[in-house]
Amino acid sequence: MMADNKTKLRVAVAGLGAIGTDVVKALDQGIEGLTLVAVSANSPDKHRGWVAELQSAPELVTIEQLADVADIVVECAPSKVVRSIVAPVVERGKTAVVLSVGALLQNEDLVDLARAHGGQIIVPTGALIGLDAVTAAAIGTIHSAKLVTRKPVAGLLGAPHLVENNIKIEGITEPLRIFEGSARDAVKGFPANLNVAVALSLAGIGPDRTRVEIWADPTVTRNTHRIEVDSDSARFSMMIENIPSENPKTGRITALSVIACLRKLRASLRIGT
Ligand SMILES: NC(=O)C1=CN([C@@H]2O[C@H](COP(=O)(O)OP(=O)(O)OC[C@H]3O[C@@H](n4cnc5c(N)ncnc54)[C@H](O)[C@@H]3O)[C@@H](O)[C@H]2O)C=CC1
Ligand SMILES: O=C([O-])CC(=O)C(=O)O
Repeated sequence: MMADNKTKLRVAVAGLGAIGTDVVKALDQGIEGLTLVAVSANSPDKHRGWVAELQSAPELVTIEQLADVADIVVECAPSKVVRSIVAPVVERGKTAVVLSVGALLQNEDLVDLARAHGGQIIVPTGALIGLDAVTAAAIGTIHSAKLVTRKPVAGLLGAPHLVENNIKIEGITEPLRIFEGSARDAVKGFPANLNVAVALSLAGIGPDRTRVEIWADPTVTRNTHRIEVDSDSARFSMMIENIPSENPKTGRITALSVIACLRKLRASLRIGT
């Protein structure tokens, strides 16, 4: 990172939706060692008012400009723009925090780019649970890793897998398994829903060996993720039941996970892997 311990790292946020807005507000309220310098939005005029009232008065710039003005860029945007946000950051040896993790599978060279230039890509635990244990187990041998996701119908509508296979979930009265396969295929079919599957796979045994089940479940109101891991050090299963944010596809805890991740960057006491 560019700054030394006494200098604040400059942070920018790309995308002012459910996650980005909360992250911007938290940065504005103050996170140890960090300062908010810029934000980027698809419709800047919609955000000019409240952004101008922030204490830190960040600049509103395009996603391509973020890497020039910040040391850390937090991507909270749709997966299709991840490359445009992350490539210039890591090419400058800076840090990108990536939420649209699924996009990393279509852009695997971004990690190579970061390696070549001394940059870093950070994937927070986000909507999931237990990536501390998965990364630890992966130092040894993980035999199997599985994710079972259940979402209310509203959190899944419009997913390409449903549209392409003509799977109708509106009006179902019982849980319906709508996908079973690898994490790689899960995120192709559900790009706005299954970032967590890719995060689990990158922490553990990769997108082809990580198994995923997705259920449309009219009996739940929360986005529910259960991970099951068997390894030579431990066997564990963990479940998280996320209250949806104003974006029904996204759990409220996701923004909090990003804020916790940013706090860890310069905190005097750091808990967890
Ligand atoms: N890793 C994880 O655990 C999770 C990841 N996500 C992912 O995080 C991303 C953000 O999620 P949300 O905030 O819920 O989405 P959202 O749809 O509420 O917000 C995305 C924002 O990005 C803006 N945007 C679009 N194109 C842009 C551009 N070219 N420049 C600047 N801004 C642009 C949109 O206008 C929108 O305001 C999504 O890709 C989502 O799938 C969501 C939940 C959990
Ligand atoms: O449950 C959530 O908050 C969203 C989600 O699964 C994802 O994007 O991976």
